[in-house]
Amino acid sequence: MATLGAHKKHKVTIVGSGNWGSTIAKVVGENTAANPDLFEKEVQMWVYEEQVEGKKLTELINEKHENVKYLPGIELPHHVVANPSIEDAVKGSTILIFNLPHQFIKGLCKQIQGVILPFARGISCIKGVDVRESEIRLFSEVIGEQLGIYCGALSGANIANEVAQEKWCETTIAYDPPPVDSQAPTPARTPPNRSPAASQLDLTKLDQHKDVSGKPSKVKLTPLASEYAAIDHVTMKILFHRPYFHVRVVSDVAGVSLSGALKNIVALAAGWVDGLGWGDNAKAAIMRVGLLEMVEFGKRFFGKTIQTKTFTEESAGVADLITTCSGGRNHRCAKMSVVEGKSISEIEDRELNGQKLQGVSTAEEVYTFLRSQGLEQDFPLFTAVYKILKGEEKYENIPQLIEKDTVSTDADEK
Ligand SMILES: NC(=O)c1ccc[n+]([C@@H]2O[C@H](COP(=O)([O-])OP(=O)(O)OC[C@H]3O[C@@H](n4cnc5c(N)ncnc54)[C@H](O)[C@@H]3O)[C@@H](O)[C@H]2O)c1
Ligand SMILES: O=P(O)(O)OC[C@H](O)CO
Repeated sequence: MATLGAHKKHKVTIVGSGNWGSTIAKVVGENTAANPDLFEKEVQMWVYEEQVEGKKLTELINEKHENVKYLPGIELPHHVVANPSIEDAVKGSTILIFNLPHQFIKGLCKQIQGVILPFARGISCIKGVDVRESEIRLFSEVIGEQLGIYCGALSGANIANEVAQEKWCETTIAYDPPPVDSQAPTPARTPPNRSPAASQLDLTKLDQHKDVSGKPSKVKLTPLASEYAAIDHVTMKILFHRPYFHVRVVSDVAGVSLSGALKNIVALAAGWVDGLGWGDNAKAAIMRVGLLEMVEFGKRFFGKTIQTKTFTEESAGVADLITTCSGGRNHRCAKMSVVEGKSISEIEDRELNGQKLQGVSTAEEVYTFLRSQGLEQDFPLFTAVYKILKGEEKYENIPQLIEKDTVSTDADEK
């Protein structure tokens, strides 16, 4: 393996190759090529193998440098290599980027337990939550626990096709690993769009080492781990930031992960009111109530570490809510289901060519969790979405279902 001074280069693997997985492979592949001192140029992309037009999808991607099924019309960097073997794709990688529909992640992690480098770091681009009745976990936590590694999260107002076409947008990376006990010096690196002086300042500011529960902790690196430069906020920014994909790095992993998951529930309701032809004011009302429920859900169940400002100030929060309720797949399929009088799953099968909606399963999972806590009534929009999906309520009744109180009191306003 090639080295930078005393440091080996980081090897990057993308676990997943759908619409967003392939887009992130493009983004990351461009950056590994642009930063040869820090990263190996080749990026492995694990692909769930399937036949497309009589050929293996991996062969098509490697021949055409295009994911013809999930991201057609976009050229991928030629050093992004599609690999049908998950074990082979992750071998020796120091940075693992998880990017697949949330229902598949646990099975995948099982397959690579003990195969990955023990000191690898993960980033979850997955928008969803893992619910087992009364227990709810972020996918960054699921991945971290199953694989015994630290995992952060990336989420934002990022409709994949727009990012792939290099239309400018922002994203948020949440990354807050425990401190690393390493004697090895980290080579000076300048994050994109920053002067070296600014990067020094930011490094000091961002270098707060707490685990997800907020407790400071220390991790002892194996000798092998110390051969690599630290994977910190700057490394993350260099790996993901592009002129058309602007990255902000924060430490609120729960806020970033949760907002990405919960906005998909709100998008279904926004699609329904659009399908009913109720106009922009109605959709704005859905988004207002949705945002409040997202923040409340975060504070109630992930309160220790979550920051309200992640929902209101970051791309992962309000910006993603807005874009999803305008141009996302959940919104589009929900709207079509009203217009055509068909179920969302029928529309999904017909319209998405194998891509997967996340809002329907997330609505069911979140409702299951809320019911286990006896708190359905505190989240009327999330509950209404679930009941409408189950046929227990009608979308025409959304205004009544989400109306909590009509008169705000002085106490409410304080
Ligand atoms: N597409 C977007 O615009 C977008 C943007 C931001 C975030 N996201 C999030 O990114 C995550 C991944 O979404 P996506 O758009 O890349 O996927 P997608 O909707 O395109 O899903 C299809 C993917 O699932 C894979 N798949 C199908 N069956 C499988 C199985 N049994 N096991 C494993 N994989 C299987 C397919 O090979 C394909 O890669 C989701 O959580 C999504 O919410 C999507
Ligand atoms: O197409 P959706 O509804 O899965 O949303 C896509 C992205 O999450 C938008 O940021």
